[in-house]
Amino acid sequence: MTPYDYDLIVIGSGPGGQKAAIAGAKLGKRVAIIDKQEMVGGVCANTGTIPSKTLREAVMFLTGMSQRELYGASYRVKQDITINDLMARTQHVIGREVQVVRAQLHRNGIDLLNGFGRFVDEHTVMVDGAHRGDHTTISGEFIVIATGTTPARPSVVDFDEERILDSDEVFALTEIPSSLVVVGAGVIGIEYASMFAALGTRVTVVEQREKMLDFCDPEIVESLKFHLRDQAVTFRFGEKVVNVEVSQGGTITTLASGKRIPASAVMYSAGRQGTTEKLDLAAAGLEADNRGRLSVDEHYRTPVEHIYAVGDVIGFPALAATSMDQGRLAAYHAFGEPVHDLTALQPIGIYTIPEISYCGATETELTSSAVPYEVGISRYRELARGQIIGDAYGMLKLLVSTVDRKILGVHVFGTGATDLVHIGQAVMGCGGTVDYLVDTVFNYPTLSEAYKIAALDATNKIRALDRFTTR
Ligand SMILES: Cc1cc2nc3c(=O)[nH]c(=O)nc-3n(C[C@H](O)[C@H](O)[C@H](O)COP(=O)(O)OP(=O)(O)OC[C@H]3O[C@@H](n4cnc5c(N)ncnc54)[C@H](O)[C@@H]3O)c2cc1C
Ligand SMILES: NC(=O)c1ccc[n+]([C@@H]2O[C@H](COP(=O)([O-])OP(=O)(O)OC[C@H]3O[C@@H](n4cnc5c(N)ncnc54)[C@H](O)[C@@H]3O)[C@@H](O)[C@H]2O)c1
Repeated sequence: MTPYDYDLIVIGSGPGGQKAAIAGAKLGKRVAIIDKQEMVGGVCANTGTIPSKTLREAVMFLTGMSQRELYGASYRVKQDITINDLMARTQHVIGREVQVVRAQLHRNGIDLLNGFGRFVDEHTVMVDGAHRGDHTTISGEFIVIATGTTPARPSVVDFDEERILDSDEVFALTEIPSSLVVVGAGVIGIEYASMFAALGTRVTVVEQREKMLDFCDPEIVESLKFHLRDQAVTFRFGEKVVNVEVSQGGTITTLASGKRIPASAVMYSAGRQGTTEKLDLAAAGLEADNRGRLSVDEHYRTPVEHIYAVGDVIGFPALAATSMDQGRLAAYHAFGEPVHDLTALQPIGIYTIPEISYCGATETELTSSAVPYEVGISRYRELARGQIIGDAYGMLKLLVSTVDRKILGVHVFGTGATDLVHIGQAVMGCGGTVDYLVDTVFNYPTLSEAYKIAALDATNKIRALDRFTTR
């Protein structure tokens, strides 16, 4: 027994916090997890990943988007889609997800304390409940901070949750805006821009950088921009929003260049800030950087060694996918359980319409580090499954080493991209070569067959190169 109330206290119940708590409980430890009643499941379940992906699914289904290649441009499942149609599905899925989280915590014997945690000292956390004067103080041998992020809001802008929103407030919309300015072309901005464009909203995206999603394959980003422009999205790159006013009919967004954009609503998706401001970090001997983020070592330990931090609060890559594993690894490390580091091959999935996913290197990275490679491409329109589902634009691209024929990167655009990428990830993770994909029989007709076609394309190009060089 230790002198502490708990072996592990976790602050925040998003993906990172949940997995840290469950990993601790599986090791037989006494664990408490703290979050506000209405936020159990974190940003992920309540305002971020799950609601946005469910909204996307509702948009795809009700607009009939994915069926128009087959039934014509005017095909719709429902003519007048309302915000209630979209929100009904979203609320249902959020409710179910939160139940799953609660049940998992409960059956693992984890105490869920409803309230807001803050440090009293480096082993003690005060939980402020929903009501005034409702406080509990608990102590823990180890503490995991998994408090995530909140949208960054410029102080000069008057957010009113109605016409000027941040990306967490999309679900408070009372109607689908006829026009929308999206400030910031990061992942959140572009995902929502593509959903509203599919609903028929005239979207203008303003981004201060010259490019968007510059960590992705440039060819795929070009394809996405082409699709979005086709859905009446206007891009303003290299432009900065300096002011937003509410006018009688809606909003006016003013750019540094002097342009003024009228729209029914404005959504800010211009980055996020670590939720550490009210944690009283100083009482635990910790401090955050200017974006509210905490620094950690390779074991997710903060400079105060029994306090760990995981998930979005430690910054990049800030994904639900990676946060979960960070939480698990932090708890295992705290209790001396052997762990394997996360593999360097982390997938990226962007749920735009159409979706994007990749794993491994990009062409830009290989070129700048002078790694010779060949590209193999498969287009969905040449796959039987692509024809059957009516996806005429999808593509899968393999980057193959011309030295040892290993797969160096896989980039997918179109239906099922975020699932398909994992075949490439597995082959790369096992050190596989392009020949494995050439010699593998895939189910037919499937989208997975794209791997074989792309692998054949790459090997044909490599053979052509060999022919020229050996003659
Ligand atoms: C719109 C949107 C879409 C996204 N889509 C994807 C996606 O498709 N795929 C993907 O992998 N990732 C996606 N993400 C990112 C993903 O949601 C985050 O990476 C993930 O939620 C981070 O998990 P976390 O453990 O850091 O905690 P979070 O989910 O950020 O939750 C933190 C929790 O801590 C609580 N908290 C904060 N301070 C305290 C305190 N002092 N006391 C008690 N509790 C506190 C909060 O109430 C919150 O519940 C998306 C994010 C957004 C915003
Ligand atoms: N599918 C996914 O995996 C997924 C989906 C959504 C979010 N996320 C995660 O959430 C995190 C936050 O995403 P985000 O999109 O908010 O942040 P971000 O920081 O990636 O993007 C914000 C963008 O806004 C621009 N910007 C800032 N101020 C501006 C201004 N005044 N005018 C014009 N442009 C401006 C910035 O240049 C930047 O490109 C990401 O790190 C991402 O990992 C992941």
